[in-house]
Amino acid sequence: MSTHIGAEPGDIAERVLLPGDPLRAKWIAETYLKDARCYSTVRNMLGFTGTYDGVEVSVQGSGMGMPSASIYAHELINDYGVKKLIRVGSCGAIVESLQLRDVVAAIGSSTDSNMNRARFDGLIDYAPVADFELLRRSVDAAAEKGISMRVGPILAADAFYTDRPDLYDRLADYGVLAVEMESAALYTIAARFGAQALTLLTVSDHIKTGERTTAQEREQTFSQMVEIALQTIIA
Ligand SMILES: O=P(O)(O)O[C@H]1O[C@H](CO)[C@@H](O)[C@H]1O
Ligand SMILES: O=c1cc[nH]c(=O)[nH]1
Repeated sequence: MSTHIGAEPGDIAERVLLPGDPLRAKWIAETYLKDARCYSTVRNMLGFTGTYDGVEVSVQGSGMGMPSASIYAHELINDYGVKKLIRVGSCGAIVESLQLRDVVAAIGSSTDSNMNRARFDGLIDYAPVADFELLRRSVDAAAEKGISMRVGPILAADAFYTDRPDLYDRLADYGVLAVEMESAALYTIAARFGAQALTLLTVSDHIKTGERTTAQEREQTFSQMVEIALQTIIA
């Protein structure tokens, strides 16, 4: 096993969906994968492998925040040979034009995290971006399924709770659609180690209107996003 994933080499597919919530991983595996088996329960950060439309796919919880997600992305790519990673997460909308439950594909990810600043000695503002091929396929998959999906930039924030909501408004002025907590690290690590990565999100709460979904809904009902992600990752 790797340091944080209790799987043997070969237990994990080259194509992995990455929800932050390990119970969303369980729901995805039980709902969408054939012959799903759990390969890791380390720290209750559940991981499953099965098949979707005849193609082997894994789904691995990645936790909340960039330090946690970075560990899983790093080990999946470097210890298990994972080639394609699609995060299937929740996000807070920061623009009025998004509604609760809308699906967003993150073309690029601004961040307030210090992780990339440290990576480049504070000298470069590295721009973490989605893999173009996965992004294009996700757009095709959404269109084939008749699901409306917004493509645009997002913010990957270190903190869920902020004292500076004014900065969300400023980002919205620059076209940023929503905030979550992992995409910048996922895109950076995938680029660093030659894997393909994409972040798909469902709007779980609206920062402008205060509307929000329940924990049960965030765990078990974001099916449109998951179906786009599965169709994209097997393509
Ligand atoms: O629903 P997940 O995938 O965990 O994503 C979002 O939800 C968590 C915060 O509630 C953060 O991890 C954020 O990125
Ligand atoms: O990171 C997140 C996820 C959902 N909603 C938020 O406001 N932030």
